Amino acid sequence: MLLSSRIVRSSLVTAPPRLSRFFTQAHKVCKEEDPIAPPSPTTQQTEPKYTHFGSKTVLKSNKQKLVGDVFSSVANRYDLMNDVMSLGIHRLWKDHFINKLDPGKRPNSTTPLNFIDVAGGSGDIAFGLLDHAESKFGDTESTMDIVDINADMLKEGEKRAMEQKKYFKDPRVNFLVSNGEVLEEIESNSKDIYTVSFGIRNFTDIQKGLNTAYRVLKPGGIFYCLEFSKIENPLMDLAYQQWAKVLPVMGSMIANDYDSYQYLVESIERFPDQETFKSMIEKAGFKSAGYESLTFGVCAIHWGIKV
Ligand SMILES: COc1cc(O)cc(C/C=C(\C)CC/C=C(\C)CC/C=C(\C)CC/C=C(\C)CC/C=C(\C)CCC=C(C)C)c1O
Ligand SMILES: C[S@@+](CC[C@H](N)C(=O)[O-])C[C@H]1O[C@@H](n2cnc3c(N)ncnc32)[C@H](O)[C@@H]1O
Repeated sequence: MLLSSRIVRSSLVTAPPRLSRFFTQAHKVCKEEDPIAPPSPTTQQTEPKYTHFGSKTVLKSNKQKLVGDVFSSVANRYDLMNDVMSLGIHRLWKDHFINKLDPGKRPNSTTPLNFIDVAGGSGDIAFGLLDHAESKFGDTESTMDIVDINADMLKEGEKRAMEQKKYFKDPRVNFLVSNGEVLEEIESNSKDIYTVSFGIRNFTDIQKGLNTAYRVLKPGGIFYCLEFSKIENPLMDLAYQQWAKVLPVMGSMIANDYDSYQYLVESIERFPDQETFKSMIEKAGFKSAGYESLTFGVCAIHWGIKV
């Protein structure tokens, strides 16, 4: 059983769905005006002021702006680039993520669910969750906050809602520009399901983001994350490393943007492996934490329950 009986109580999750064997493996110091410069030996001791931006060391106070520039730059070609760079596989990952969570108000429940999708700019996950809830459980009442720090990415999500004539100006759906590390507009203990997909890797302070996820969830609520991870098989890892070298070149050719995709590759390298990230989820206070590696560990789904 994937998740605890507490969760079954809140009628959110059923047994994990069937999976294709291929698809799852189930199991600088900077002067203030210079945001990207290597730290000198003397100032390295003041490390908490610094963080990573891809392979660079930057002032923590500057990372948000640098990440913001990356996503403003990629926003209008986001879907195309993802399809090309992942050979369409990101859609399978996202579908699996949603099906495995199996979200929606069950017919025997009278209480709609409150979802929050953090770093959800494109709307992929948020709309997918709501579609699933409606088509599988007839749930047309549950609500969704789509939160992103970047207004350009959120606009892409809203544009998509408008184009598909669904979830646009829908009173159930709220688009909110906010930092996932803080979520100051979101009340504590107010959400049933917290999702974050390919977003948390970009946070300046990942542990702070996890602590905030814990804060906003109700007792019994689920933290559920899709993110790049570590490939466990050395041969596959070698193949992936070759693919990763080509990504910035494709970014340059298709979107005239080498740097953003170089950042993508470097941020993937820096993100903790499956077990380390699971420990961070536990450190935030979540119980029954676990994960499932997808496509040899290229990415992984992690979860945890607030009890
Ligand atoms: C700037 O930051 C970003 C920009 C962006 O467009 C997207 C993201 C976040 C990422 C996604 C939403 C998923 C989409 C994926 C990509 C854009 C590219 C990253 C893809 C990989 C790192 C690997 C892709 C996986 C494959 C091609 C299939 C499996 C491949 C291997 C295991 C290696 C090769 C091995 C064999 C072929 C056997 C973003 O942050
Ligand atoms: C690769 S996109 C993922 C979008 C979507 N969730 C998906 O799966 O396609 C990463 C998103 O994380 C957002 N992001 C980065 N740092 C953030 C933060 N601190 N708080 C909220 N969103 C953030 C970016 O603006 C961007 O929209």
